[in-house]
Amino acid sequence: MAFCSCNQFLSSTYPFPIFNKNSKSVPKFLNSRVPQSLQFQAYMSMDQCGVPLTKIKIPHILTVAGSDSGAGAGIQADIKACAARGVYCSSVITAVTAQNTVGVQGVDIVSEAFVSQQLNSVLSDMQVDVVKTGMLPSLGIVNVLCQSLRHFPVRALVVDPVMVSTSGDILAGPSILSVFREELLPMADIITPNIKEASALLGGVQLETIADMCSAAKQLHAMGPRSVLVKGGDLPDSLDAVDIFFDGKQYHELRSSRVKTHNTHGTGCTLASAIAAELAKGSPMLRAIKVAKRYVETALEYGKDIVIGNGPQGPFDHLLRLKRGLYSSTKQMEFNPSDLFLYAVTDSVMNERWGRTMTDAVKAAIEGGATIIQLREKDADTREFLETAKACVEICHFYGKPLLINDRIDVALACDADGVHVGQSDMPAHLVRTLLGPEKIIGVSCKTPEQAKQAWIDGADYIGCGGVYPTNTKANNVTVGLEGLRTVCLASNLPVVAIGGINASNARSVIELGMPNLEGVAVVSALFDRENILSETRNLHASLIQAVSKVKS
Ligand SMILES: Nc1ncnc2c1ncn2[C@@H]1O[C@H](COP(=O)(O)OP(=O)(O)O)[C@@H](O)[C@H]1O
Ligand SMILES: Cc1ncc(COP(=O)(O)O)c(N)n1
Ligand SMILES: [Mg+2]
Repeated sequence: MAFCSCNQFLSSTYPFPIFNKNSKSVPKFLNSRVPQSLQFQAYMSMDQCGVPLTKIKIPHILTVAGSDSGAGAGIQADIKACAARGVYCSSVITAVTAQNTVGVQGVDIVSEAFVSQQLNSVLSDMQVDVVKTGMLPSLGIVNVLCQSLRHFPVRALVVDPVMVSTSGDILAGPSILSVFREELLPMADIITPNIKEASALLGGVQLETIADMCSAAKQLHAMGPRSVLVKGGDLPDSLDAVDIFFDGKQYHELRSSRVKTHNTHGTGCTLASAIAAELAKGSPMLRAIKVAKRYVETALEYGKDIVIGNGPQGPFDHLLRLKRGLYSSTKQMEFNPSDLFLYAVTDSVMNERWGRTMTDAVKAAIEGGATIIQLREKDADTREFLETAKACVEICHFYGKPLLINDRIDVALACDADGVHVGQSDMPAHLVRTLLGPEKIIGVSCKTPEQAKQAWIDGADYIGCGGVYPTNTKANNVTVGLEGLRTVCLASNLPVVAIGGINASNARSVIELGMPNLEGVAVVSALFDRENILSETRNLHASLIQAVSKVKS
């Protein structure tokens, strides 16, 4: 590998340098006795704190807008929409509004000098890709924004010409219209007026039909923006939500079903931010608008019946998460290592052999003393598995026991299980953690100390180690034996559950290993390939209790 000089390195990564050229901290840890090339290797691979330096450029939106204290629209909606669409969002605040679901009770405009200072802070330093504007309440603010954009050009400018809130309150008066038309609109890649705003920009023409929207889009385009989206959320008598996009040559009618809800406060801000987000990711304009519109529709549908505030226009749920947990009988279980004590892993083939349903088997295991359940389905079709999983989540939560899903992250998410258990050939645990979030329980099968260390680094909660004894439940499974189990326990920062051929007669030898982080045993056949699950589980539970008390004494 060849190494480059500091300046070459900077220019090779431009426009996304990993450090600031002027940073005074750079030379601090450069050791003059180390050859130049190695200094740069060290410099490029980690910072002063030993944190690896990576060069990932994150798409970055700057929103220049007003704050909505109710957080349904304005800056707050923009930041949530950008978070939901996976881009970074910085914010320059132009006004602070006292606002709720009833309306706007007050507006405090930020001075143009301070808006200018905020713009300078962000644009001079933070590699903004796309600027999105919302409430621009004074002529002076529009002027300083235009100056900043000329001084710090960005890849795209999305102008949402916010003038009136959904509640009908004025957010920017007619005084800004001239500077809007003459200065800001010609710089925009797209402007996104709603019907009232399009009408105001055009001097008060009435817009009532789709044909009116097309004609308005064309006239607005003549004012200089590269493209125009006239939004029809408020189009009278329209069963669908219809927007008109005009790119200077062609009209596109973008139609989606109209979500029946009062929770539409902030749809305009959200749409414009989502368009900016897609542009920053590299989408062409029409595609960006289509994705953004579908995102708004999905978020409206998801949040259509949430209740926040008593006014006529509620906020919706940008992150599509507020309702999670409402459908399960109890909330997400907190993981406790002692849950691993008697870990029951189901098997539907065994259930069929003994003529019982999965839910009956799970219920019997819990009543017999199982402390956690893992649903393991190798062959069932997904829909059937999901239905079974949902029913088992209900049962487990009724008894206050966690339910994990083997391998299938999608099923775990869909049934809101407490977590998943993955093997070495399944999805890596760090990706599982990314998909499931910080609360869910993640277990990883490990046979070696290296795998155990990796599971810890990857953010797993526990390790399943085996096969301790030979077993028929898993084909071609290497038996690690008690010695292998001990090695993994010694190497692991995580609690461990032993698995593989364990039953009431040999469980004792496992527990008697006396490893402090060995929390319990996991069993399949010893419980589920038996006539009476309840009594088998009770027996195993009793053996475990006995073994533990012997180890302690
Ligand atoms: N009830 C709804 N169902 C689906 N989409 C909607 C609904 N209301 C508005 N939209 C869409 O949300 C976006 C914002 O439009 P609109 O509400 O007209 O803007 P504004 O919030 O600026 O008044 C548009 O794409 C519009 O079609
Ligand atoms: C601070 C602020 N900015 C913009 C809007 C527009 O809201 P909507 O998107 O519902 O038209 C608002 N109500 N408040
Ligand atoms: Mg609206």
